[in-house]
Amino acid sequence: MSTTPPTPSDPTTGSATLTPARPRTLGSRVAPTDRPPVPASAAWRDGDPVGRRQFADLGPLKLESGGRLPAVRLAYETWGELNEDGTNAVLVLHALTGDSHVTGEAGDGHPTPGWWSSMVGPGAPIDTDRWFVVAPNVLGGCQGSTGPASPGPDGKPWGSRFPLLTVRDQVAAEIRLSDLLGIDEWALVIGASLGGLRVLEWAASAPERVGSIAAIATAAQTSGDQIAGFHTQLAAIRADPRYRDGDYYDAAAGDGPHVGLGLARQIAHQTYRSAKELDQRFGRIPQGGEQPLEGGRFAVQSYLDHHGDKLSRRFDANTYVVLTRTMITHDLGRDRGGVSAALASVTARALVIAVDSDRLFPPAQSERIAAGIPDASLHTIHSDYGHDGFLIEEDLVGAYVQEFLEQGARR
Ligand SMILES: CC(=O)SCCNC(=O)CCNC(=O)[C@H](O)C(C)(C)COP(=O)(O)OP(=O)(O)OC[C@H]1O[C@@H](n2cnc3c(N)ncnc32)[C@H](O)[C@@H]1OP(=O)(O)O
Ligand SMILES: N[C@@H](CCO)C(=O)O
Repeated sequence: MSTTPPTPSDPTTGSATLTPARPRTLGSRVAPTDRPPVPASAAWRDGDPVGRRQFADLGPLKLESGGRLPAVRLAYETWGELNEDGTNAVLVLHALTGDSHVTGEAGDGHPTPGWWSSMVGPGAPIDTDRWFVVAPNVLGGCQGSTGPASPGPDGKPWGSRFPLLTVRDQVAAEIRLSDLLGIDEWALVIGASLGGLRVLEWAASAPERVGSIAAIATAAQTSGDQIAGFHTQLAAIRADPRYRDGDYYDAAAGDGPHVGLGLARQIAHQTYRSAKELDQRFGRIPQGGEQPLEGGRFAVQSYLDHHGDKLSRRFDANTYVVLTRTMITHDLGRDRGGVSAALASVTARALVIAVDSDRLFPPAQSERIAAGIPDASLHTIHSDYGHDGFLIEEDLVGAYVQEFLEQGARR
């Protein structure tokens, strides 16, 4: 175990301070947007904001719950070139509200930044001059993959009829995508949070197809505390009368369940950041000119309002529910003799990364993963940003990933 990154950007500590990753607007009021709240119709189903997604039609899929999806499609993006012997493929798996757009690098005239832009690209820790990188939108998602907003067998959106998915189903679809792309073995499968759940599931479901894994801020089995937090988020969405039990796609624009989804995001976002950060960054500062004693908000309230509102404009509530339920049911040990046996069966070389201030996926869960996988190394990053550290501390995460990839190449 180490707490010092191999190629630290901060050679003195290798740790983050509360210096913002990007300019903050602490204390400022957010300008109202002219975009309406998430439309009830599924705008997220169509179009391609970055103009470079590809789509794989993977046929029917039998689900772990006993259900069946008659037609599965995954949206995905790729960067770099697959080498002749197919040994340089890296699979990047996004978290709950991410998508296939990991990085803007593509040389395709669409330099839209992605959610892990400093991690993936030419010269980046996952160097696309060397590695062929594939990133699918998860099954159940709302960014081009089959999900509850997709047409069901009768051509109407699935809505409430969408079957229960598990992380295992999501990985089964990703295995099909690998078949289609002609990738027999991934040099690396990497992801954080919900992406990390799938990383572990990949290593247990298809060990012969995974050379190494990087599981970041994640767990082999979600805990009672996590299930409780996820439950309240689902309750917030379901309590929104505009959710209509999941059948809201025909409602007029602006009449979708944006209030419930925004509230779920607020509950979640508090778990994505540390108490220390929220206290030091916002403390008891009032928002702009608002007076809390006159019913106004503190800045931290405004901050959560903003994140809730922002997600509700870009994400589908049903997908949020479907994916959250996959986290609730996640158990690597199910039907495998328990978590310890499942972890012991992993043959991939494993890099496990925790964030020390993560209150959603606490470091103890990473320690359990690393202790259980035969060939694993654990690194705990010091960051005050909490769970979102995996997104914000790209230098620290990237240094470990780069070193891990180089070690593998030297073997
Ligand atoms: C793999 C994946 O997970 S992909 C999904 C990742 N993306 C997301 O989760 C989207 C939500 N965004 C985030 O969670 C974060 O922005 C991160 C993790 C991506 C980056 O974190 P940071 O750079 O620390 O951003 P931070 O948490 O400060 O949020 C910044 C936003 O809060 C707003 N904000 C800050 N203070 C306030 C305030 N007092 N009142 C209202 N809004 C505020 C900023 O204006 C900024 O708005 P913008 O994002 O619309 O430009
Ligand atoms: N901000 C991340 C946190 C969940 O891991 C997301 O929304 O996907």
